[in-house]
This record gives sequence, C-alpha cells and structure tokens, in this order.
Amino acid sequence: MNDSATATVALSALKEQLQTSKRELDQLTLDRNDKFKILQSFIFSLSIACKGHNPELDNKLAKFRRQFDDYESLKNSIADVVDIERLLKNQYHQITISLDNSRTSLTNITNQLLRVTSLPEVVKKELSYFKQDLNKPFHTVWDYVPKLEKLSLFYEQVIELQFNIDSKLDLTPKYQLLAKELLRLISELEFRNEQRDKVSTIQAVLNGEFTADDLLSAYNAIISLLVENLVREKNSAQEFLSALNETLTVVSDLTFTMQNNDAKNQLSKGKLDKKIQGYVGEVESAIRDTNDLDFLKLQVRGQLDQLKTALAHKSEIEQKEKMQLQHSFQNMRNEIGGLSSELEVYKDKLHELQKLNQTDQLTQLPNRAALEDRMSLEYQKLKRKNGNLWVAVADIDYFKSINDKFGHSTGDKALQVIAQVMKNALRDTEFVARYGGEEFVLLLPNVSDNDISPLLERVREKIKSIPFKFKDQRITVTVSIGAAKVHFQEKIEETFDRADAALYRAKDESRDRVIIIS
Ligand SMILES: Nc1nc2c(ncn2[C@@H]2O[C@H](COP(=O)(O)OP(=O)(O)OP(=O)(O)O)[C@@H](O)[C@H]2O)c(=O)[nH]1
Repeated sequence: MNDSATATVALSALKEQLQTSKRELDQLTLDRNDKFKILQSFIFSLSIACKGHNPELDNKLAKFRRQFDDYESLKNSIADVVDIERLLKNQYHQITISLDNSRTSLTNITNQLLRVTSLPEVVKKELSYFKQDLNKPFHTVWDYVPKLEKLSLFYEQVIELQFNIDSKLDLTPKYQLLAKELLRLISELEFRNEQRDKVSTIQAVLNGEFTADDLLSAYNAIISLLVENLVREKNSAQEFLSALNETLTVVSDLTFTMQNNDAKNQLSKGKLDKKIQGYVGEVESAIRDTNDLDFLKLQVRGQLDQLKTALAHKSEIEQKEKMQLQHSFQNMRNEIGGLSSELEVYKDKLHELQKLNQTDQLTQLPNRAALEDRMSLEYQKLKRKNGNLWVAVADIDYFKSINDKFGHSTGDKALQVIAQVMKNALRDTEFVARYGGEEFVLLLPNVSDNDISPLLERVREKIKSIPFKFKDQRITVTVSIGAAKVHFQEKIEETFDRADAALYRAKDESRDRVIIIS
C-alpha cells in the first residue's frame, strides 16, 4: 500500500471515531438536560416551600425561578444563588430564635395555668409534665405546633373549670360544712391500701373548689368503700359463725344419739334385771316348796344356767354401752377440736383486724385509736410511778402547698418519710402516732424539764434536714411543734389541749419552731 492509500484509511478511521464521539456527546447532552429538568423542578418546589418567611428571599427566589430555565442560564444565576444561600442561612438563624421565644412564652403560659388553684390534681400533674417537656429545644416549627395544640386543650379544660366554679359559687354554707364533716370523718376512718388512691382523690376534690355534684359523689364513694369494708368483715365473721353452727349441729346430733342409745340400753337392762329377779325368785320358791334335794338341785342348776346367760347378756349390753360412749366421746372430741382450730383462725383474724384498726395505713405509725389507748396507759403509769409525761403535737408546715405543687401522691410519700424519721428519732419507750392529716402526736415519758427542748429540737432538725427532691427540685420541709407537761391532777386531754395551743403559737411565730409550755 502506498502512502496516500494509508492516509485515506487512517482518515476514514478517524472520521468513524469522530462520529461515535459526537453520538456519545449528543447522548450525554440529552441525559444532562433530563437531569437538569428534574433538578429544576426540585429547586422550584423547594423555593416555593420557603415562600412567606421573608419578602427579600421571596423576591430573589422568584427571580431565580424565572432565570433558571436551562443549563446554560445557570452561570448567569451564580451570583443570585450565593445571595439566596446567605439569606437562607440568616432565615434559619431567625427561625431558631423565634422558636426559642415561642418555647419561653409557652412555658410562661403553662406557669400561669398552674397557678389556677382550683385545677384538679390530674390536670396539674399533666401540666407539670408538659412544662418539663418544654425544656427540650424545638428544632422545627413542627415541634412547636403540637405543643401549641396541647396547650390549647389545657386552656379548654381550665375554661370549663371556671364555668364549673361559677356554678360552685351557688354552694350553700351547709354544703361547705358537709364537706368539712366528710373530710373529718375520712381522717378518722381506716381504709385499706388499695382504697387509698380513691380516698386521696376525694380528699383533694373536697379540699379544692368543688361543686354540689362533687360533694354528692364524694359521699357516695366513701359510703361504698365503707360498705365494701363492712362486707369483708361480715364475711369473715359469717364464715366463723357457720363453722360454729355446723359443729354445734353435729354435737347436738351426737348427744341426741347418745341419749337414745342410753334409753334403749336402760330398757334392755331393766328387762334383764326383771328376768334375773324372776329367776332368783323362782329359785327361792323352789327352795321353800321342795323337800326333794335331787329335784331341787336339778331345778337350781337350770335356774343358774338361765341366770348365767342373763348376766352374760347384761355384761354384753354394758360393754356395748361403754363402746358407744367412747365412740361418741371421740366424735365429740374431734368436733370440738375442729371448732377450736376455727376459733384460733378467727382469733388471728380478730388480732389482724385489731392491728389494722390501730395502725395508720399510709405511714404504718399507730393511729388515733392507738394513741388514745397509749395515752391512758402512760397516764396510769404516771399516776402509779410519779414521773414525768410530755405530750407534743407536731404539724408539717405548708403541707398543702406540697400537695398543690407536686400532687397528692408526692404528699403521701413525704408523710411516710417524715413519719419514719420521727419514729427513728425517738427511744423505744417514747411513742408517736399519726393523729390525722399532717399532724402527729408524741408521748414522751420520763423526760426532764431540761431535756425536753433538746429532744424536740432534734426531731425538728432531723425533719428539716431530710433531702426531699420533688420533680428535680430540692425542697425543705419543716414542722412546728407544741408541747406541754402533764400537770399534777390534770387530765391528759387537758395537757393535749395545752400542747395544741402551743403548736398554734409556733405556727403563728412563723413556723419551723418548738414551743414548750411546762
Ligand atoms: N397527700 C396527703 N395530703 C394530706 C393527707 N391528709 C391531709 N392532707 C393535706 O394536708 C393539707 C393541710 O393543709 P392545711 O391545714 O392548710 O395546713 P398547711 O398547708 O400544712 O399549713 P400550716 O399547717 O398552716 O403550716 C391539706 O392540703 C390536706 O389535703 C394525706 O393523707 N395525704
């Protein structure tokens, strides 16, 4: 092949290559334009979604959408894109600030709602949880909107409550008295553990703003709880009574059978005795009327044989009688044994019931009934031995605000802790009872005039230093204490009244203190 032919072949190959590259380039351009269309539509939607936050940004985006027509136009829009990016960053910063501001306003509104004293405990609890939730920052408006919705629901509840309060204002003083009376009764009654939640809710309702309907329902609920308790007690008494009844029936049946058997035996024995007497009589007359000795012997032997049979029969009857008696006694012993174990169970139940009746179910301290027993016991001891006896009344300060702020169940827990601390601060010979609500009574025998103040100050300090933490808040709970010494020839109830008066003085003198009247 000459040079020119070689060149022609190479040129044709080059042409071929050029054609292929052109086709590939066309395909690439087509591809790019398709992708550009997708990107364009995406950016359009995105820019429309950003609309409405800032007029400057809206204008820039509108201009950008108009210009952003094809791939080539992109280079003319670079300056605008940089501008838009700056505005977007600025906008994000603004949104973050305004979301934070909204969070603060929601918290302020929640705090105001929490200040509505008549709010039911449950709503208060929900609101406090909601408030805690507001501590977490919002990242987008979508975090904020549901919170706003929730808050409006709370508002609705509060407004509804305000309406109820209006109708509540119609409550006559008589209703208020009835509520007070019910609260007093509740504090004196004992409820089982599983009933306590219900009772606390009723107490919370009656201590707050309530309607006539609430009062009726409260009475209704307390009566149902009491009836429930009565039925339980009645059932256990009935179980025992029916067991007793069964046993008595069996014992009476047995006695009847024994009497019957005895009567039958007596009859048989009577007949036998008659028979025996008959034989003896016959022998006597035979001896009297007969001179023939052999005939007499024969007759006597016959009579003696009959007598022997009759006597054997008699001893058989007596043996049978003895066995019957033993059997009956055994049966009776078994029945009475069963009855006495029933009695033991019942005694245990009674003991349990008695313990339950003497123990405050919430704090497990002795209750008011136990206090009364112990008071008369200590008083009698005092009369016998001539020592010292102090009565102290302790009352938690501002306890209502603990319930109001943190809920009744937190209040209950605080009562339990304080009760334990109080008990542990005393010696075994000293006594503390829950008198009711947030009030405790201490009986302190054999404490000298010099020692009483340090003792009660120690109790007060111990309670004050309990590290209560409610809902992440460190709370100091204090008590006020009033104490009085039993005077010569004074009734202990009078001492109690003087201690109570001292407590009121302690409360008056800004609380968290001990006042002692000797
Ligand atoms: N959680 C709880 N609260 C109780 C119980 N018994 C009584 N309370 C509450 O104790 C509170 C007593 O309140 P107040 O008599 O006003 O006395 P306080 O708030 O302690 O104020 P001062 O005694 O004057 O310092 C009320 O809110 C009662 O509901 C109970 O068993 N559990």
